[in-house]
Amino acid sequence: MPARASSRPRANHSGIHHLQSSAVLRALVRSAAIEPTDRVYDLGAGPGTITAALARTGAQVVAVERDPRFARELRRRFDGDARVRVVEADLRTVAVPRDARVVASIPFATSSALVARLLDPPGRPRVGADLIVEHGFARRLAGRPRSERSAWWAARYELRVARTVGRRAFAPAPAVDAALLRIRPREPLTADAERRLRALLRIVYGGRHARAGTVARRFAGRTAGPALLRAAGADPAAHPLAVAPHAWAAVAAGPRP
Ligand SMILES: C[S@@+](CC[C@H](N)C(=O)[O-])C[C@H]1O[C@@H](n2cnc3c(N)ncnc32)[C@H](O)[C@@H]1O
Repeated sequence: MPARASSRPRANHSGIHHLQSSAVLRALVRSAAIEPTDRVYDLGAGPGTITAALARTGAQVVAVERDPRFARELRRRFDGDARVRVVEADLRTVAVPRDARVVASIPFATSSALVARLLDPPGRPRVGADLIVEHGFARRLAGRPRSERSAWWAARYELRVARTVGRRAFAPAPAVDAALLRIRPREPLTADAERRLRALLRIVYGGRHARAGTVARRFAGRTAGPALLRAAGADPAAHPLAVAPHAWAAVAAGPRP
């Protein structure tokens, strides 16, 4: 949406790029598949373009915005709309319940902090998030993890680039393209399995073993370890770093009863 209110913060280096493409907005809301019973967080809501589209689904929407001028504009725009609550807060610290959806076009500079906040906590995974983020960031996250931490995220969540969002979808256009990053929970693990997964990933990313099967045997037994890897589509002879994190989650979970 192009800037209109004179009190609105101007484009600057803090990453204020408003989504102006209605096709991308529709794709974002469709990807999220919001139900009227959902509670949805729009983080970095700006003038409320995404908030309004989410509210039209009938869901309860929490619009989080740190800038007081945008927060004021949001309160004005959604005054009397019982579906929308405006929270003036920092998206890096505001509480986002696990059973709430997150659907947002976020400032690129906050991407790492936000994703870490959403995906780090152990226990029941959150219900899902659909985020417009910098394209390179989305690709790195959806690709093969390069660290123990990103492997932990990928083991517990499906991370997928749903579509590229060209820079011209925003006003003003950012320097680089963006992407719609789709985050969905995988099957939850027990607390014990999560602890094993943490220990297992520490070993994998510590780089001490040359074969995945060696690590799997250590955690799930001589026969079951490699069998669990194979059942998850991984080769026990492969290098441990070549094994997809969800296959390590299967090893940590152990044989199904
Ligand atoms: C990239 S713009 C997107 C605005 C809106 N989502 C849209 O697509 O039109 C980012 C918005 O996040 C806000 N913002 C920046 N840093 C923030 C933070 N740490 N917490 C909450 N909001 C923030 C900015 O004020 C701006 O309104």
